[in-house]
Amino acid sequence: MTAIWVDASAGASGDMLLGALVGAGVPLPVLQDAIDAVTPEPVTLRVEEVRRGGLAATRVHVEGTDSAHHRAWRDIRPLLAGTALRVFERLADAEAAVHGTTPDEVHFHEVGALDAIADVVGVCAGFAHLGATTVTVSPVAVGSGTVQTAHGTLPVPPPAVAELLRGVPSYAGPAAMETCTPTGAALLTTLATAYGPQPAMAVASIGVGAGGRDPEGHANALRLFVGGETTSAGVPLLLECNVDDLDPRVWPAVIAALLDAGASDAWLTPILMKKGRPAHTLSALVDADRAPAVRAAIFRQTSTIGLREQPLTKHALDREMVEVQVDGRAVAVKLAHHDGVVVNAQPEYDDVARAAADLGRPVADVLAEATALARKFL
Ligand SMILES: O=C([S-])c1cc(C(=O)S)c[n+]([C@@H]2O[C@H](COP(=O)(O)O)[C@@H](O)[C@H]2O)c1
Ligand code: NI
Repeated sequence: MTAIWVDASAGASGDMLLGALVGAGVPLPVLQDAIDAVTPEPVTLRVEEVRRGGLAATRVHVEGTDSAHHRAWRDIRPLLAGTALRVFERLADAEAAVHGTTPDEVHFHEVGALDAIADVVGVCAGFAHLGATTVTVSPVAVGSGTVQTAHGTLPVPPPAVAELLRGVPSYAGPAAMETCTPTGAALLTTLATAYGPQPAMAVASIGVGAGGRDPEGHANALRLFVGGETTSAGVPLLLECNVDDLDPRVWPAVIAALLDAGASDAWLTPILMKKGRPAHTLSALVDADRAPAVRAAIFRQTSTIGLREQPLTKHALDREMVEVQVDGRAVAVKLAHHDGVVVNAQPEYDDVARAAADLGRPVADVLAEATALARKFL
């Protein structure tokens, strides 16, 4: 299972994506053959190793003469199929929306040029070659300021980009220039299966695709991480919600239900919520593979209608179970090792309580005796 993560923190364009694909190991003929199959006039890809903001990057030049720079969507549509067609459909829909017309009436300017068509077809062929099952795209940096186009001066993000990135995490930056083009936005939003930071994956290759300009202050390059999907099982998560309207007598049952569902710990913290309401934060620690069951238990057992989650880094000491005898009753003791040294020795409370009941002795006495015996392991 191949996973791709696109780092669009310096923006995205068709040629940046082409460069990143080549840099990540996609053979140039894969891209060139796909382009040759659709472009009405010859278009040649040329690869150059360049630097962007001090980073080594792959620049793909799309070269050829374009006798019909401005094309209508109805002229481009018959050339395309599959994912490339979907990318251009998104471009046509976005153009139609921002210019107040219909996709059929859309007349592309720069994005209808042969190099834009080649970008779209080449990038789609490259992604198909990698055969990724997931394509996660980072929040997209769109730049800021203005840009000169065939439409005249446009604000950044240009209207087509803003339209294409509706519902997608994006932000101004990293420089006062257009960093995400309509072609880049249409490609990212068609290919993405998810948006966010790099998912858990074993990265095998990284492609750094150069943009045309090399501005001061940031590396104008898009990074493509290609690797094997790894499961997130074992990643500890903290699940939390604030609740102000649950009968407090129910909380012990809630905590028990979360532990039953696989939480490694669950607890309540009293808080003062909005409107001065006394309430509780319910917290649960859980490994990612058990999280669906614990989430379900929270929603089933409490009145919350949402919860928040964060991945955690846990430092767990090695544990070992030993046994001590209190008046002939076995009490388990948990030893914790740090760097090979026992740093903690705790009798298991349930065993202590059972032994105390069996012996007819106060729990505190049995606990003190078991603790004294346990301390001999330190
Ligand atoms: O070609 C068209 S119709 C076009 C529309 C828009 C709008 O935002 S509307 C913007 N542009 C500009 O063209 C260049 C090239 O874009 P590519 O996607 O082909 O790289 C870019 O500066 C766009 O902002 C073109
Ligand atoms: Ni336009």
